Amino acid sequence: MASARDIAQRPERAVSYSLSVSPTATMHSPPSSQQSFAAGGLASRIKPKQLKPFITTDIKILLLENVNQSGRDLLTKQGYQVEFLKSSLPEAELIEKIRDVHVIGIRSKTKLTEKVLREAKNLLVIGCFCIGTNQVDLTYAAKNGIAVFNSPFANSRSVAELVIAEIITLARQLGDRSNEMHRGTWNKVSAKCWEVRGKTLGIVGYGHIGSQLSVLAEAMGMSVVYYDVVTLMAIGTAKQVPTLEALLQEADFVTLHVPETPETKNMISTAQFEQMKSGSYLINASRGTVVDIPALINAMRSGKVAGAALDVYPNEPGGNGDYFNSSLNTWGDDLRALNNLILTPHIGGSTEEAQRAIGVEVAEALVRYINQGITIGSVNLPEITLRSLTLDEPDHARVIYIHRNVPGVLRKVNEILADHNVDKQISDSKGDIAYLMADVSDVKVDDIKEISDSLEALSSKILTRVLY
Ligand SMILES: NC(=O)C1=CN([C@@H]2O[C@H](COP(=O)(O)OP(=O)(O)OC[C@H]3O[C@@H](n4cnc5c(N)ncnc54)[C@H](O)[C@@H]3O)[C@@H](O)[C@H]2O)C=CC1
Ligand SMILES: O=C(O)C(=O)COP(=O)(O)O
Repeated sequence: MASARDIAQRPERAVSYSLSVSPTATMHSPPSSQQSFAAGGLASRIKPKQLKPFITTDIKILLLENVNQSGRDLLTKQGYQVEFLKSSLPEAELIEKIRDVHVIGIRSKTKLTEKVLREAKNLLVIGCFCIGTNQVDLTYAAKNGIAVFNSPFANSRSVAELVIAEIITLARQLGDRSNEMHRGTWNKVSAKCWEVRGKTLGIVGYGHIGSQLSVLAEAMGMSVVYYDVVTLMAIGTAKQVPTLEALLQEADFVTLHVPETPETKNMISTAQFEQMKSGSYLINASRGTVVDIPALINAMRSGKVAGAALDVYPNEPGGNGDYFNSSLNTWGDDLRALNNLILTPHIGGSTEEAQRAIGVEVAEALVRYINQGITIGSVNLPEITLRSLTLDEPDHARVIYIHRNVPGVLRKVNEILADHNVDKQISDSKGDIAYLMADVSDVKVDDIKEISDSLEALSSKILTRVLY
């Protein structure tokens, strides 16, 4: 069976395949979520047409890492073939599986490197059912016309709440007391146990999670300082400080909410622990690479750091089981031996609310992209939308042309479209990649084939799709 990307790249197959169905035969009303993308008030009166360059049952989707049922249901309802796995896959198995699919849905564990993506010959789009997209080679994906979507803030609140819980848990040594009681030991102590009221929380990275946390921390009577590479509006009475060092010197609790980038790798290491207040606490629910763990172990052994909570690690297992051992991370035993250290298995965003919302948000973005070519919310392609074609427009086609951002392309594309009536057209670029969408009317199947062939022949081409 021809894949969508095959179809897109080899128009002769696309069109002969499309001939087996009438372009209008596949029309039906899309889910209500898509209607909001139709122009304003028109949406309520005019039924948008669902565009499909293929029979939806040909679309193959692989969902890894236990993507929420809400997302699975939405994709299945579209008629796509959805394969679901609870865990991530080792690289070799991933490569085997990814060859065959048009869409892959992942969370934070699946590494979609250039090596893996090179094998993904049919892949149109990647859905990251999480916030972070550091696990995907976004540049390689864009250069090959593969869109990437994520859910930028649906689990932010869950992370912020977890951090609040950890601040109090560390201040009161609750983890240790609970562990002792589980072992039958009654150890009633108040030494070095504190209220959080009046203490200073230092937030590194004042984005969605950091700023949400700021509000919650102030409600508990904490003072908030934050450090960010961008100058950002302070919420409440929080105060931005100019350097990481200034934050580390002032904060009783330091919490990290930066993305994984080359700049944030080992952002907290020996020098930073030295700058922290004696007896302060560290929380990391961002990415495992942000903290130099052997340096943390030393800082905790010396008493400089009185407690820490880690939700993320440089190496994390692909699924649940007895995998958090020293063969995964060499310092594992040293870490586990420390007191007042909370270790959680990357559960910051793992709540029913967050996962349900992420499932819907990312699945809807995938459906919009597959069926209509809309890239709103994409993290690696220009964000493009056009008001939907409607059921009143039988001989319309939507042309999508992803191309290298070089001079002269628009002139050539418009020459190709010149013999047809272009109802509306939009184009935008992001770095080296540009995305063009045009709705053309009065086109028959032969016209569509001709347009598609001509676009395919342009040297700037990355990917052509024609939806109708
Ligand atoms: N533990 C978990 O389950 C979860 C972890 N995360 C992690 O948390 C990270 C942050 O999430 P959001 O707040 O949604 O991201 P965001 O993008 O809204 O905020 C990140 C902030 O960090 C700042 N920043 C970037 N580089 C910096 C640097 N070198 N120094 C100082 N500030 C810097 C940015 O300017 C931005 O304000 C995500 O990238 C993800 O890796 C996100 C969700 C769940
Ligand atoms: O949203 C994120 O970036 C997270 O770190 C959460 O990842 P997860 O969906 O739990 O694999």
